[in-house]
Amino acid sequence: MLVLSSPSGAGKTTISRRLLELEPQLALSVSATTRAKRPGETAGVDYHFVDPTEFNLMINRSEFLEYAKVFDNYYGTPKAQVAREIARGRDILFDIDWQGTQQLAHNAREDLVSVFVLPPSTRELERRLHTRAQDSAEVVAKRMAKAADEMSHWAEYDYIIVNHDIDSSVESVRAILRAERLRRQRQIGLTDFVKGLREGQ
Ligand SMILES: Nc1nc2c(ncn2[C@@H]2O[C@H](COP(=O)(O)OP(=O)(O)O)[C@@H](O)[C@H]2O)c(=O)[nH]1
Ligand SMILES: Nc1ncnc2c1ncn2[C@@H]1O[C@H](COP(=O)(O)OP(=O)(O)O)[C@@H](O)[C@H]1O
Repeated sequence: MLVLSSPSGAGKTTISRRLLELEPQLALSVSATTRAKRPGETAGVDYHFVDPTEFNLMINRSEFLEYAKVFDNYYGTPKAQVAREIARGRDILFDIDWQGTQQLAHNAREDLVSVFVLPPSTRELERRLHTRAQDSAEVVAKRMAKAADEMSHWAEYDYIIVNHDIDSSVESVRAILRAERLRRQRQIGLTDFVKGLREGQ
């Protein structure tokens, strides 16, 4: 389970989309949210857009692996898709905030790799939020005001990437993914493989 978090506008969605194109063994966990769809977003691909009543029903039916309130909306990770991807042997990418990351770490620390994406500067963060041009001035101001709060959680993450250049940030996440896949405990069947080698096979 690979988690990418960042203050809004630092670039995690852009990094995630590129990663998914380049890494066929990686699947995105599609969250449910009560926030409105942005231009360019597709329902069921970027998010499952649901109303607050439906979100509450999902909570009551225990359908979430984790959920949290971020800004003025609710966001949650549906369990079913994650279970399906794990059963297929794929890795899963989560674009979730620090609250969700803490909940996943609490339940499955060994299976979790977390990456926090920082902007190169506050000015650049604000510029990116404006150039994305998909939120109202009021929403941008709210997201800027929350950025310092969100960034205070950087030290809870395994890896930190300062997103200067998009290509090198994507390559950095790919390097993390590659190294983490090589970890001894993640290589299934290794004990038998080495046993065979020692027996001369
Ligand atoms: N805990 C949690 N956070 C989520 C989930 N989905 C999205 N988020 C976070 O909610 C925040 C707002 O997301 P969004 O409205 O798409 O704006 P963005 O940060 O500009 O991409 C981001 O920090 C996301 O990482 C989820 O399922 N659970
Ligand atoms: N390294 C980068 N350099 C310049 N612009 C970037 C970079 N990474 C992302 N952006 C731009 O910044 C804006 C916010 O990025 P986005 O991926 O939506 O952020 P987040 O998902 O963290 O809120 C988008 O317009 C995106 O194209």
